Amino acid sequence: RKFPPGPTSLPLIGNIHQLIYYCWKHKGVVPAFDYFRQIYGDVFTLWLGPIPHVSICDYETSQEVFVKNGNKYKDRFLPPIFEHVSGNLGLISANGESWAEMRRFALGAFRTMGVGRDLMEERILAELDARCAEIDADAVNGKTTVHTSEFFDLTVGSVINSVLIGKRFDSHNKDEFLKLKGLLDSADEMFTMFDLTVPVWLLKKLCPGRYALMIEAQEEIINFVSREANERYEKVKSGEYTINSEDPQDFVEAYLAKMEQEAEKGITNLYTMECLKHVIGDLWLAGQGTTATTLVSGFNQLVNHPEVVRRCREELMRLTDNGSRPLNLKDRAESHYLNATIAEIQRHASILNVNFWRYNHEATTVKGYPVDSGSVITAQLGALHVNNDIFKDAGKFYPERFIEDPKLSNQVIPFGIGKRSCVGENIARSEIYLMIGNLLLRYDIKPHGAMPSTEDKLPYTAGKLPDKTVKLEFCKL
Ligand code: HEM
Repeated sequence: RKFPPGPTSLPLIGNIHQLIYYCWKHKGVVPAFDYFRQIYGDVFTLWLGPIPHVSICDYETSQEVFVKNGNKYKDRFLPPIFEHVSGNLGLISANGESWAEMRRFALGAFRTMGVGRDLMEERILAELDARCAEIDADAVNGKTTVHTSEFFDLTVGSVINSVLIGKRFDSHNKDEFLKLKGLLDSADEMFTMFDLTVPVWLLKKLCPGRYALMIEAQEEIINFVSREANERYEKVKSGEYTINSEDPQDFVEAYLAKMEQEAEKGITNLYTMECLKHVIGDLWLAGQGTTATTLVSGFNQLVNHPEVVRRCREELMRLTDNGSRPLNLKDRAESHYLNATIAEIQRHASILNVNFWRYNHEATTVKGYPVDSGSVITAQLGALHVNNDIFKDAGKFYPERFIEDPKLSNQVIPFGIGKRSCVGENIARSEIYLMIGNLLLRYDIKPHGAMPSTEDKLPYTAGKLPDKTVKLEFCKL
């Protein structure tokens, strides 16, 4: 009676058995959540063991809870396996003063570095030019077969790596990147809803192999990005490198400048090298796979819908004077059909099957239902994006829905909502817009072999995975 409705729970296990059953019956976590929504309404409760989990599956209620009352929901329920590695430092798996300060700093540093403006656009377009030059060099009769997942992993990985530590991936360091990426993908593929909650000691005891892989993947990435940061720090100390605090070249430089300023004021507890290691590790982890997955999923959709590509290209040609210049961020105001297509791509790609949970510290009311303290709550983005009451015929890939109702795109919230929403939203939006738009302007893109599937390959895990085996043929226009 102290929570929104949900299936009747059993002592100790709560609703775990029903969750497993409905995931199996409806073939995935998101369809199971959607089933519970249809039975119990847009806000429902599932008990996972002793903890009540409240899911919100509509935009208005998510806005009311996480934006209007945002300050109450700043604390993330930290998945034990992540907290074990982070030690409450960084951005994803941290709460409290250090998290708040690092979030403020990261958003400020991105602004200084030109995110959402020309400077970021230049970085992305330069990276895309370099990758397209490789495609063109490999062309036979104007056609190149591209493994899209590898292409977007590298392109997006290079952008984020250059924003963070000033280096892109080229033929010299590409193999190291692909090895790390392979490790991460294996960890992601096994990560389920239960790994988000199970205590580390239990995981270690019951599944030592699983535990080792998850830890190893996180640590390898953190060590990889922090190696460069440490080298820079040593150079600054020895006078070999001078920090430019007015115009930092990358995130590490901005951080080291701030660390110096704080130290001058005698404050040394927040900006430390240990903290930097976790902040850039999190930005890398959160920024690479998410954006690349969205792009892979997007191109799988586009080749399945040539009519959408035709309409996008018509618009792009008109805006860029028949492709005589690249598409840039200023064009967003006029590219209505491309914007609608990207909203539809992100709604379908909606990368998290299960969103991160936030603590509900005090008793409150959500959509008229009481929600007691001690529970966890989230905007269940995956389920929200397949809500047929909001998106008619939600399973269909239909960008026109956003042209017919321009306000509908506000209800697509792949980056989350409120105080813990995505820090990299502006970077990701710029990447997705510039990469999809400019690739469609440059190439006619067709499947190499069978038409790619647009189904989620891992519907029972915490994150989505599009078909990453796909190869596409890029023919220069
Ligand atoms: C299409 C690409 C992306 C999608 C769909 C995405 C989505 C998300 C979502 C759903 C969350 C969690 C929100 C919540 O807890 O309610 C999140 C958090 C986060 N994202 Fe992203 N993201 C993307 C790209 C990026 C990029 C490019 C970066 C970094 C440059 C980034 C950095 C982060 C960080 C650091 C957090 C944790 C924020 C915090 O807890 O304060 N993301 N993202």
